[in-house]
Amino acid sequence: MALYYLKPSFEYQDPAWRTHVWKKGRGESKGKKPRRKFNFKQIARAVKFTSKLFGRALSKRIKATVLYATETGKSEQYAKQLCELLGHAFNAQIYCMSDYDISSIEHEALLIVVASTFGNGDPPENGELFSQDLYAMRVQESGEHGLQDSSMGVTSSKSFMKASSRQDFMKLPLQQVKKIDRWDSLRGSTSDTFTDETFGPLSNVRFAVFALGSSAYPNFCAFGQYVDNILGELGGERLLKIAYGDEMCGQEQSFRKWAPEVFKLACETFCLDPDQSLSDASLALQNESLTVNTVRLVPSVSKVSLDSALSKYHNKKVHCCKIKAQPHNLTKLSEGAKTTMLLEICAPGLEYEPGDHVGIFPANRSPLVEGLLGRLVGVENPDEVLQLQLLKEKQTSNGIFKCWEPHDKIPADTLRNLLARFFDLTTPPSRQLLTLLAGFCDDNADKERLELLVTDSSAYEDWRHWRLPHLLDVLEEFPSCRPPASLVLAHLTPLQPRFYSISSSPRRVSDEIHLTVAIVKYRSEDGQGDERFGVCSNYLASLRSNDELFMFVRSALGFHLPTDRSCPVVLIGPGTGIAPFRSFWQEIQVLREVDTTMALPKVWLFFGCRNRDVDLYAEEKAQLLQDQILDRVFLALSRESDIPKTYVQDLIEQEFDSLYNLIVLQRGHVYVCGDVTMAEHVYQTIRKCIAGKEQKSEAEVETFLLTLRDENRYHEDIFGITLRTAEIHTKSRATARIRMASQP
Ligand SMILES: Cc1cc2nc3c(=O)[nH]c(=O)nc-3n(C[C@H](O)[C@H](O)[C@H](O)COP(=O)(O)O)c2cc1C
Repeated sequence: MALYYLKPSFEYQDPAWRTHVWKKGRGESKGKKPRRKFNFKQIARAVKFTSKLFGRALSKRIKATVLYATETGKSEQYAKQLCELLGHAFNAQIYCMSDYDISSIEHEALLIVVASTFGNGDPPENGELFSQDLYAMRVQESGEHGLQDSSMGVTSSKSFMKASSRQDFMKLPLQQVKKIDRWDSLRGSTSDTFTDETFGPLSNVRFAVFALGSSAYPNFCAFGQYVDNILGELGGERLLKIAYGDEMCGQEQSFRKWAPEVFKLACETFCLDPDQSLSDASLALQNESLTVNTVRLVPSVSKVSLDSALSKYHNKKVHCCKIKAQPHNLTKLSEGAKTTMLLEICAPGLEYEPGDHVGIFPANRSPLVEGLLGRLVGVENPDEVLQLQLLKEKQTSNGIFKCWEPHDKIPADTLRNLLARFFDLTTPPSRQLLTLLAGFCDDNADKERLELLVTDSSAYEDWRHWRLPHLLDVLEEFPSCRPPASLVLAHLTPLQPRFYSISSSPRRVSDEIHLTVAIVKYRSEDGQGDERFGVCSNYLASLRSNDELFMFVRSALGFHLPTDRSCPVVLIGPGTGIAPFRSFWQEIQVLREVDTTMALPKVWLFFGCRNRDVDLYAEEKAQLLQDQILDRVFLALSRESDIPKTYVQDLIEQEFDSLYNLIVLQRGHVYVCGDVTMAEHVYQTIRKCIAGKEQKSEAEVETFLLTLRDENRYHEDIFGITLRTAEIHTKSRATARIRMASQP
């Protein structure tokens, strides 16, 4: 029997053949009008008509576009939640910036952007193109309308972003931050350059931006800030002032506060009533649909290879390579105490250029995985292949139906492999995950303490930053908590690839990739607590000859050697910042071997480390000096007992007369690789030295350095700041807290 509903309906209804109670004497007309009978054609026509009406009703909804750019997945996660929320009143669509057609932007009604910042104030890779497109629109607009520009004559989106972020308000003391009220900032840039009356190509677009970043970095949320500014300058109407999600303090909390606000304002602006059911928008952001009744793990037979599973999970082509030999100790420290190693990987067929990166898919440490297997319930055999399934509501023109569907990304695999390879088990659990855990505590005291962490954001942040607890730690801290494996998996975030600069040239070591890896170990609680292990570096350290390694190459276009081989090159990279420079000098060695008459570039290398025991590639560098591949090598030692503390920027200052000649007069290239704090010190030192040398104002030198970036002569490759960097961490936490507290 076919069952048709002749009107659009959102109600869930049991199938009629199960619940319908037939009236007695059915079929007897008892003098009433005979019931109308429909033939199949009529019913089919009615169904078609109804679904058309339904489709039209949806299409009449105002379109809302959510754009995200992400490197490690957080922005994507937030953008998806936002899209779901907006879907209660709008025709909401979500795009990664790299998939978005910029020519549609003028036709948007509501545009919401969620984007993080990477490198040293740069967009994530998948936001790069959008950033350039927006900048091109801006240049065209300022050309057409003769708008006055404060960006100091810079000519690329990259330097424009740097210019605005260097002047941005995060640098001002908090009291001086101009509070932007919705009504005085509806249109235009938040800087003073453009007036509020600017009407541009986006004058029909309402927008809002949520910028993710970390206040441990000097260019805090620079990309989100840049997008917000340009959308305003192009005439877009700001629904709400830009919101910041600071990884150092309350990122998730800020998002949960901001998203319902944006939703409410958007509904008001477009005179819409959100769904009746959505009385509290913030509820829609809870992962409430994930419960023991809607998530399950079931046996499966369809296991695929790990490289295919990782490729699907991360939306990237992942290659399976092999380790050539056990990692070499690059220091003079004993094998057990070694801190940095050289890893040689057989990678036939993987193409790359010196300066490029590889993304490595690590595995979680086995004590962590085994510990969790002992604590999660609901799975008897951790080596049985299982599939995570979700009970989904399907909206069809016939109403809503529920059915179990495999998770769209998480592959079928054993629980042991899923925990080891696919989930981030070491980042301190989010408050959402703690909410879940609180529901599975047998002991009330455990439950109450967990609930306190969930509800009191400063207690949570203090606990998270002090203890740096991973998931197993939390379960050990709350011993009565025994959550089901299925639900925990559904809440965990993906284990992301870790990026390393390649330390070899493909022309020197064909079919191989070499990496210089620092082994990360640190202790929580200001160095007094439990030992913590960096996921990827310790995994790499444990690999032996012939072991498999899953990876992909990421091009670093902005960090390649100059095409003009005669340009001088200044390399600045303390610690593992030296990694890409080994690929450069190998490349120059090959050039020399191929053509002995070829004029090679002057190469100066500034390296820094604590003491001579950890002077990486010391012998190799000495040989390169002898062979005149490197012209000068400088060593800055910061903890050697017989000499004063010296950092690379100190040596740059000492040598600046000659460096000025290389960089400015001979139009050389500067390459800086390492952590962001060092990169900032180097930048400021060069700026100060040029100002002194040329007697120029700060603004003029800033313009000169931005021009160096535009000409692709100042290159940076920046590592992330991790929670282990205690000093940065404590300082940034303090500022982040003040900023949080000062927000309304
Ligand atoms: C290598 C690296 C560089 C970063 N650079 C910046 C930066 O310049 N400014 C900033 O505010 N945040 C910076 N961050 C922090 C990220 O923006 C932050 O972790 C964010 O939550 C990531 O969001 P996503 O997962 O959507 O990419 C950096 C993080 C890493 C790992």
